[in-house]
Amino acid sequence: MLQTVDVGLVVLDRNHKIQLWNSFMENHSGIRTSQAREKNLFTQFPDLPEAWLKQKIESVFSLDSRAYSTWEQRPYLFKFKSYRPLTGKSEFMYQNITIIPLTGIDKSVSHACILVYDVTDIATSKLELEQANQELARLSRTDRLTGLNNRGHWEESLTQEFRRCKRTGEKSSLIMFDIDHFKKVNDTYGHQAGDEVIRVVAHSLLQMQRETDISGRYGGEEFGIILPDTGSEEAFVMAERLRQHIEASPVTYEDQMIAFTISLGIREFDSSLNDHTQWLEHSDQALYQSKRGGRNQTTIFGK
Ligand SMILES: Nc1nc2c(ncn2[C@@H]2O[C@H](COP(=O)(O)OP(=O)(O)OP(=O)(O)O)[C@@H](O)[C@H]2O)c(=O)[nH]1
Repeated sequence: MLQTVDVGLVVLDRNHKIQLWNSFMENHSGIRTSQAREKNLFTQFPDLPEAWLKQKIESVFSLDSRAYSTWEQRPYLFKFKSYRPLTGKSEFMYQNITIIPLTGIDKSVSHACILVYDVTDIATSKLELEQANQELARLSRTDRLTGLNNRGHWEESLTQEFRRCKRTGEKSSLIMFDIDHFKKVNDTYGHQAGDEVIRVVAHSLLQMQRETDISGRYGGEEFGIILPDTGSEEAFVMAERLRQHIEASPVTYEDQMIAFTISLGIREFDSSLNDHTQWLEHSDQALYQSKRGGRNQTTIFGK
């Protein structure tokens, strides 16, 4: 039974010499029982984590109690290939390990038995599930059309930035901007063309922002950029660079050139702001001042 069970069994004596090596171990390692018997485990398998395993085995001998290791702590002990015909998603066999004490007639621990469980199926499905969950979480934060942060997630970042600035008193600016006469773009070139314009704006934004800036699609054709450690004058430079770039880069959609502009508003954080909503409102007010002033321009709140 020990030979045929679908679990690896390795019995070691006090000196780590192999006393039992079952067929599971034979099949997966390619080392026959006759080759393994009486050999030192660590000589036979130089890749084993020797210090770690010796400590585990020692605790089994000295405490007369079991020791465990799960695939999450250490994916495998023996590097065996995975032969899972169905999943085939892992190159190696994930293993859970249990080491149990074996007592002799005098009741003292004479041997330690390493049990090797193949948990490749469980491990790969759990890892796949985690990946799927991560992907879902990413999707729930992302705007479908542009790949930018969506409004919910972006506003959460703005709330956090507001709290951070309140606490530390550090500089930070918020830019809100909106595509000018966007309704006309849709009416003249169609909704698909409008979507393409929104995508191109998002792309330009991602190219021009700093790595630490956080941009999001706030509404249909309205966007927001959080610029940590940035005062309003520096934010103005960034805003103008973006505005000029967009003005100079018409979008080509189905052989039609669509020229368009954006209007921007900036509000630098200051401690008189009550909450992130007021920060947003002030940026919006600056943005609408840009609209009233003739569009295709940037306004700093209060200037
Ligand atoms: N193609 C497309 N259009 C959108 C999307 N979201 C909102 N819109 C359109 O954007 C337009 C916004 O128009 P308005 O808010 O009147 O503003 P505007 O025409 O840009 O004019 P100003 O902002 O005053 O310069 C509306 O026609 C919306 O239907 C979208 O995801 N795709």
